[in-house]
Amino acid sequence: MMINLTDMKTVRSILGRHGFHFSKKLGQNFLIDPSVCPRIAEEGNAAAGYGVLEIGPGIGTLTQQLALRAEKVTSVELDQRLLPILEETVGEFENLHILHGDILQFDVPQLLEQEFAGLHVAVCANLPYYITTPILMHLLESGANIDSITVMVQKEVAEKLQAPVGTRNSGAITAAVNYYGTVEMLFTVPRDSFLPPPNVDSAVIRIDVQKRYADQTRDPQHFFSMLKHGFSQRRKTLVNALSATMHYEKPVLLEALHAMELPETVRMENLTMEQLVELSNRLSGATAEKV
Ligand SMILES: C[S@@+](CC[C@H](N)C(=O)[O-])C[C@H]1O[C@@H](n2cnc3c(N)ncnc32)[C@H](O)[C@@H]1O
Repeated sequence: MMINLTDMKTVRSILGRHGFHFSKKLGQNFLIDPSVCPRIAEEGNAAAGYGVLEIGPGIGTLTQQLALRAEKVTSVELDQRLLPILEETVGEFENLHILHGDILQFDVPQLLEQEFAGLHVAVCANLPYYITTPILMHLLESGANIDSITVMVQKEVAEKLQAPVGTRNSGAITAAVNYYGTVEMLFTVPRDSFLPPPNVDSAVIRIDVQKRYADQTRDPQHFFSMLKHGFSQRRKTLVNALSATMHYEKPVLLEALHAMELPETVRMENLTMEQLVELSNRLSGATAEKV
């Protein structure tokens, strides 16, 4: 019989028997709300024909719900102390493979090929918040064939990710993620859904991966470099920010803005996705980048 990992008494007893103490450093806040994990699994494409990559299974609460629905689940956990606990809580699932390691050190396309050949692939996770952006970029930049990424993140990060590019709330990460897909905020999750409760609110988002701007971008490396530099000085005008950080001559930048019928005072955060791609195409074609 499946262990009820949303029952506080059961969870405390398992953790106590293994002498487990939560690591704040590893972002360990485990889900104990029975309604949340089934919802993530369902919204996250955990279904027949799908291989699901889970990042950070913890004690296996979401893992159970994924393994009940998906063809195969592979979960990567960094904290070695959780491996014997996972053996006890989810060891019975024959379609589950637990790997020990840091997700950022894995070659994602190779991992997916090895684990999920012939299956559609989805990523589902309650992410460790201290590395939300590196994990999302690691998955997306890898070019791996992933249909969707459904993850719990800090609520502020979810709001930033789903803000339309070109509005005040958006940032470099918004544009970077939109480059690869569309972002939808699915639902919010209160602090008391976790053990221990984090000191921030959370939300589940889904990124449907489409690589929609990849074909239109002349030099993706330039595009991402421009995002990084332009948004690092977002209070400055785009001309001042990019001349200071990427060492473009101001007339080159002004010429691009005039050609795009944009005001000289425009800031990076004012540009839409299409305008960011066009600007990068014009600059990467017009002149050599020195940084
Ligand atoms: C927020 S907890 C989620 C646990 C579980 N999925 C749940 O929802 O209850 C994040 C998990 O990610 C693990 N973790 C932290 N950094 C990691 C990394 N770089 N690679 C893989 N797992 C990591 C932590 O040890 C922890 O188990």
